[in-house]
Amino acid sequence: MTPVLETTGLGVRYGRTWALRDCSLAVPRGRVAALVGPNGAGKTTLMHTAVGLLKPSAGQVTVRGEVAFVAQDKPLYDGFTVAEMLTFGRRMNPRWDDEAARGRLAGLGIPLERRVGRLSGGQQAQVALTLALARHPGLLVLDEPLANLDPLARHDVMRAVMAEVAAHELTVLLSSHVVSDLEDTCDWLIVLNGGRAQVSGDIEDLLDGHRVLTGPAELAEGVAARTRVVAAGGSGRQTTLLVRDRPVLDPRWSARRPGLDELVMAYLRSPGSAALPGPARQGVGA
Ligand SMILES: Nc1ncnc2c1ncn2[C@@H]1O[C@H](COP(=O)(O)OP(=O)(O)OP(=O)(O)O)[C@@H](O)[C@H]1O
Repeated sequence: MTPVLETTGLGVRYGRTWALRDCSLAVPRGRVAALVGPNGAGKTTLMHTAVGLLKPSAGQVTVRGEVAFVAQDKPLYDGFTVAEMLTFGRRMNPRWDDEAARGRLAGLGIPLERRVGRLSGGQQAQVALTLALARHPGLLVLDEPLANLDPLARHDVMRAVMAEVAAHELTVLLSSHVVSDLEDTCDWLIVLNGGRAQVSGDIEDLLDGHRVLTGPAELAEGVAARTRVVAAGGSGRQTTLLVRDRPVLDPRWSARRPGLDELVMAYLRSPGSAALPGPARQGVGA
């Protein structure tokens, strides 16, 4: 399927610092993609480049359709009322869906006459999301939409995003540091590390395609010779390996499917490993 967001060999630099380098990834239509990675990995830079706020220094970024962006520091004007923000949105966007926006805000109990600066953090996040959704974008880009929100507000924001994905043909890219927030809602995973895409793929396929092996340390070398080890851990006589594929093993090993958090952590600990589509990129350095 044609991706809604695609980068090929994308490089972005600030002065002499490359924030993204040779970054290639794709998000297919209708997917909710989690963008994860450590501080400084290039997540915000990737999002800013996808929405046109930054220009590539190398390579390409392609977005098919309209894009709406909710920034980390929500660009809401504190002195404006919610109603004024709606008026502003309507004037600026020909595809604006005022009825849907007002319906959402009413459903959330957010008063239109309230100044934005007087709303709670969770309400401000919901207003920013409402303004983005009212434009009926093809791609919605959310930079840490759940930061600073309490668990209930986090749940509400994710539920709102999922409802929109179900109702319209929406593709979402959202960044977060909390992988457990993403487990129930995202179906695509992008791991950025040091400005490069380390993982890009369907979450179920990725989890199915990896195994956590536990077994005697002296057998670890033999496994490593036959399969691609992403990360190794454990202590003393027991070794734990996160491997790609589902190797046929000595019965002294136990094998299970990894959790999303485990998979992400294994790749982040092992920057030389990669799980990317395309034969040339599979298992780089693993
Ligand atoms: N305006 C800027 N000028 C110079 N360097 C920058 C600028 N913005 C970001 N960088 C650098 O680019 C790299 C990527 O930063 P970016 O903000 O994209 O990472 P991030 O993954 O979003 O991080 P975080 O999780 O901390 O928000 C970092 O090394 C950062 O120091």
